[in-house]
Amino acid sequence: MNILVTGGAGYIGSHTCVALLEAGYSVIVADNLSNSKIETLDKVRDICNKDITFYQIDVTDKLSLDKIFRNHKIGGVIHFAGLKAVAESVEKPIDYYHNNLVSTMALANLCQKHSVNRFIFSSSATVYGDNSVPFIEHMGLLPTTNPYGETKAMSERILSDVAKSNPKFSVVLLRYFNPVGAHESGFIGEAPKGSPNNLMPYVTQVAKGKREKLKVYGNTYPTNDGTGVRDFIHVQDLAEGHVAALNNALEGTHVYNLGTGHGTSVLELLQAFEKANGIDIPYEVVDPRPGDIASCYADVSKAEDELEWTAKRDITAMCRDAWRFEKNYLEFV
Ligand SMILES: NC(=O)c1ccc[n+]([C@@H]2O[C@H](COP(=O)([O-])OP(=O)(O)OC[C@H]3O[C@@H](n4cnc5c(N)ncnc54)[C@H](O)[C@@H]3O)[C@@H](O)[C@H]2O)c1
Ligand SMILES: O=c1ccn([C@@H]2O[C@H](COP(=O)(O)OP(=O)(O)O[C@H]3O[C@H](CO)[C@H](O)[C@H](O)[C@H]3O)[C@@H](O)[C@H]2O)c(=O)[nH]1
Repeated sequence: MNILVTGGAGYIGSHTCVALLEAGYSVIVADNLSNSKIETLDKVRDICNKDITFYQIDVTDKLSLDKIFRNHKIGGVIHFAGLKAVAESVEKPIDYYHNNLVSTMALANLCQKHSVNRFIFSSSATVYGDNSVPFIEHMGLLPTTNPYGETKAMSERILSDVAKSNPKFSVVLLRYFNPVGAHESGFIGEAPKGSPNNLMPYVTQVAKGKREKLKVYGNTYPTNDGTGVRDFIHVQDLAEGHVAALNNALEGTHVYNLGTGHGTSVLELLQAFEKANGIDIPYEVVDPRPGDIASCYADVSKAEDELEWTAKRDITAMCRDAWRFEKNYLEFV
């Protein structure tokens, strides 16, 4: 079965392409390469020793997208393509609403037109806002603090409404917690442009000597050591969650948390990284980052029960694999 993967050259998308190919699916990637490189797809081909069909298109461009649906019999869509930098979304809200919403609507519309009934969407734990932990799927969603988060909440509602209008349509909304790490081969991983916004790529760049030290954003949160707590999940586990979602997609809208169910603080992650890789990471504590919450981790029982999926890789594997990728395969700039 052909799966259309939008944003398949990106961080999570490329790992999901590997998981799909390994599970026997054929993969068609649509990506405009705005935040990724075409070479990543060659690495995916090398890891799996299988081919991928690639279209360099913008998924807000419905005409180009329609050609893909006409050229191939598509069995399902996994929609990763989107802009994801929280701070940038505050500066450029229109870009974020346009890119992330128009793409979702164009794809959903073409799915209806071409009778493609499986749609998996990359949502985020950010839709829970500052709820009490652990976050569980049936919680009422709280407003997010930025346009990026709003595009995720709005996309969830748009897709749920499409599923209500078409009883054959299956929508799976996957709420990711904090994806980190890289493929164990070291061939693909997270390669942010410019200074990383997220914790793990910043840590690996400090380890490499690209950055002087980590800034830890606040140590007075109501957590075990005062630093922020997150549910870090290995990107390969996350990728496998998409295959499980595809295999188990039922009609209607279904929401799942993809996390490990465990919270790890910023300092605990640093210590785990130092231990796993034998490298000291200098850091200083600075003011909290605006918009950050103290704790964010998942209740994962629904995904475990209904998708028969569970995250298998621990924090040591996440740190080891993230470093292997940074050390071996990224340019020193
Ligand atoms: N990484 C995270 O921490 C995280 C957490 C929660 C949700 N998500 C969501 O998961 C998805 C994938 O995230 P990622 O970390 O792999 O990001 P990424 O930037 O590495 O990948 C996104 C890919 O989409 C492409 N893209 C962006 N806009 C496009 C457009 N209009 N047309 C075609 N291609 C386009 C980019 O070139 C890139 O290859 C995003 O929707 C993101 O919001 C990510
Ligand atoms: O240089 C840094 C970067 C981060 N942090 C801290 O590390 C933790 C994790 O921060 P990230 O930026 O890695 O991740 P966030 O939890 O802030 O956000 C991520 O997960 C969210 C869902 O939980 C959204 O999906 C969002 O888009 C995605 O970037 C936070 O406590 C943050 O304050 C630092 O101390 N220093």
